Amino acid sequence: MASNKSLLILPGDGIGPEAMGEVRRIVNWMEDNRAVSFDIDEDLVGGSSIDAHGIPVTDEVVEKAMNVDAVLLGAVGGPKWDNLDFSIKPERGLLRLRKDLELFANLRPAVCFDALVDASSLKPELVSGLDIMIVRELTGGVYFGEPRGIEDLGNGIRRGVNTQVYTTPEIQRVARVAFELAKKRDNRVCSSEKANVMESGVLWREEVQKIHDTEFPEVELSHMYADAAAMELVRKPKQFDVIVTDNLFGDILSDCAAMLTGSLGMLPSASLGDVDDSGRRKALYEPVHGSAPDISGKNIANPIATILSYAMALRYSFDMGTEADLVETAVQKVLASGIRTGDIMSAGMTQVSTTEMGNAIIRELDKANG
Ligand SMILES: NC(=O)C1=CN([C@@H]2O[C@H](COP(=O)(O)OP(=O)(O)OC[C@H]3O[C@@H](n4cnc5c(N)ncnc54)[C@H](O)[C@@H]3O)[C@@H](O)[C@H]2O)C=CC1
Ligand SMILES: CC(C)CC(=O)C(=O)O
Ligand SMILES: [Mg+2]
Repeated sequence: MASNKSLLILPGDGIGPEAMGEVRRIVNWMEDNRAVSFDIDEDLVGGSSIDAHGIPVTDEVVEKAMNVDAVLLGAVGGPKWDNLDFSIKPERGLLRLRKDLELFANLRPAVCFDALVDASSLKPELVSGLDIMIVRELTGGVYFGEPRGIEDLGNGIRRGVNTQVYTTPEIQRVARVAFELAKKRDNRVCSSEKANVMESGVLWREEVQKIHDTEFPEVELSHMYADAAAMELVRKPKQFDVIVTDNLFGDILSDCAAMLTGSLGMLPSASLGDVDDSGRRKALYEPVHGSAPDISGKNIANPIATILSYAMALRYSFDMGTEADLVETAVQKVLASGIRTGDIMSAGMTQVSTTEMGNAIIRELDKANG
């Protein structure tokens, strides 16, 4: 069927291609059963691109990513490429995509499915009903700031340097995304930084407060130091609705939030740019987890984070809320039926492989579709 909706799939490394294989099957299911058709292209990123081209992402792939409606990415990295120069490590491929596409807002929803309350590392009453949205700034901060590098100071002494840097527009635009999201949720934003010790944190706090006071006074705003936020996430996570924070703290706080939901294998994400004049918004969808070299090649990884990232693409890039709901409900039903990959396994449940988890989700989609 002809379609003008385009999707670039970049499976990447390690468990990325394994989880993405299950997404491909759901994409095919959508085409066969819901007439949801995309022009799909697939290419290399990360270590797989280094092996083929010597660099973690080619200009051609960046160009393709710029011109599609959405990119779906698996994960990058692995021990094979760990000792390469920083400029060509697999992770640089992903960082370049985020930067060149200006995907400044990374939405990382941490939702605890009812069936997984017992899989969380916290007590059931602390995570039951948990629904947090972490909005992580994604194109600034210490992952991109200059100067950076490792210098030789002589006498066997070296110095490693990275620079945390934010401008006011960078803070303001991600703050707006957080406030807009909060308005559709529980109307609360907690902004997190280290304003007690970092000037960039002071600027962050002032600018978020300014955007609140001038544009979103109806949203409840609080500020919390990032170390305290990490502590509060494991002490009383349900106090949070939307958390907005910088690139580094968002990376750390979202891995922490992932465990509240049962596993890093459960958390999807959407990385969004600004809406352009034609109403289009560049977007990349990827799980929060990495390439998990310790379990890759064994068909045991949990594909749900990648599958839910595809559901986010349906919702945010293609305005297909009904289809996104179908996927999310299928995942919920599979979990409720006791089917588990190893990372979310608990007593009395049925442990399955990556492929079997995909099969189970497709069976639920079939049932829902009549
Ligand atoms: N967005 C990306 O592509 C990311 C890439 N990485 C890269 O991935 C590589 C490994 O990094 P790690 O720190 O080990 O983080 P990781 O997220 O790959 O793995 C951390 C732990 O969680 C488990 N895990 C992760 N995803 C899982 C899933 N879907 N199912 C079951 N278990 C899962 C792994 O087995 C491992 O024990 C590194 O090269 C790192 O730079 C790390 C984070 C994000
Ligand atoms: C570039 C990535 C490997 C950094 C990361 O851990 C993440 O974005 O979650
Ligand atoms: Mg991370």
